[in-house]
Amino acid sequence: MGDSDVTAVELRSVTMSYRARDGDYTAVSDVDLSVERGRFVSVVGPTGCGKSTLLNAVAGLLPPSSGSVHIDGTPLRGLNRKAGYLFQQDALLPWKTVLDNVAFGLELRGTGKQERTELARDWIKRVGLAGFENAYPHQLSGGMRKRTAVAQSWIGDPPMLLMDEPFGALDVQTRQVMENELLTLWTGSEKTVLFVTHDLDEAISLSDEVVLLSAGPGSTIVGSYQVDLPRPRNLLDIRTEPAFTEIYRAIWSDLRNEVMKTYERIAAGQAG
Ligand SMILES: Nc1ncnc2c1ncn2[C@@H]1O[C@H](COP(=O)(O)OP(=O)(O)OP(=O)(O)O)[C@@H](O)[C@H]1O
Repeated sequence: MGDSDVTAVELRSVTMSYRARDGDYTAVSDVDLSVERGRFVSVVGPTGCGKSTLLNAVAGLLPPSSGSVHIDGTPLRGLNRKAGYLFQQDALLPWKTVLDNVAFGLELRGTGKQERTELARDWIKRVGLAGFENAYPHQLSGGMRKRTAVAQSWIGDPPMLLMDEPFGALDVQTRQVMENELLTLWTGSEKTVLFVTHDLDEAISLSDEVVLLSAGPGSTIVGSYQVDLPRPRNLLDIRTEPAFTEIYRAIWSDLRNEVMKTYERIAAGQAG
């Protein structure tokens, strides 16, 4: 098998700059990253280092200033249509019910009403919202909104999922329940996941691999760590296991350096 048979996402020397009033700001610089199909990979790094910027490059929302993004071996031009998205802010339409929100992506694609309604009902059940099909987003708790958003992003069966701090706004317990459910959905799905978080606990618990971005500006990848904790994982207990603590310590000693650099730059008024 050639590389393009197994590499779902490849970044080659990707640099991303923003136009700012006082000149260009290079958020990430010369990033090489390769994510094999079916892997769960998290990107961590200090605040403002460029995690979302990198994810936006993979989503095709922002073209690289230099370098290239390849999806399944093909250079990405425009939006990445192989990806589903889950962001911190959900994109539920307030005037549509849970059922219609979940079915909306299929509606845009032209799937017939009966088929999309059946699929949406099935997904609503899978994310634990049976009985709430006719509720509107404002009638839901934060966790329930997130479940709706999960159903929305999975219903189209995308081969890859791009997630940017998807559970960041939830309380700790709801968050752990949602993380567990995400892993249950992902297990056996063969989907590639690229997951951005500032939370190292969350990154390790979920992932096969954690990638560390350095402090900005001009962030680049300074470490890549395999997480070979056995699966299936029970996230409610995993954080107290010695193997988890060992991986956590190894990554944190490197992440800590980058966090300290960010603090120093913020204190010096150069970033933040
Ligand atoms: N549209 C923009 N114009 C100018 N600068 C931007 C723009 N978007 C992001 N930046 C800058 O690029 C850097 C990287 O931002 P990005 O949001 O990718 O970081 P992040 O690691 O996701 O941050 P956080 O962890 O705080 O969410 C930051 O310094 C940010 O201020």
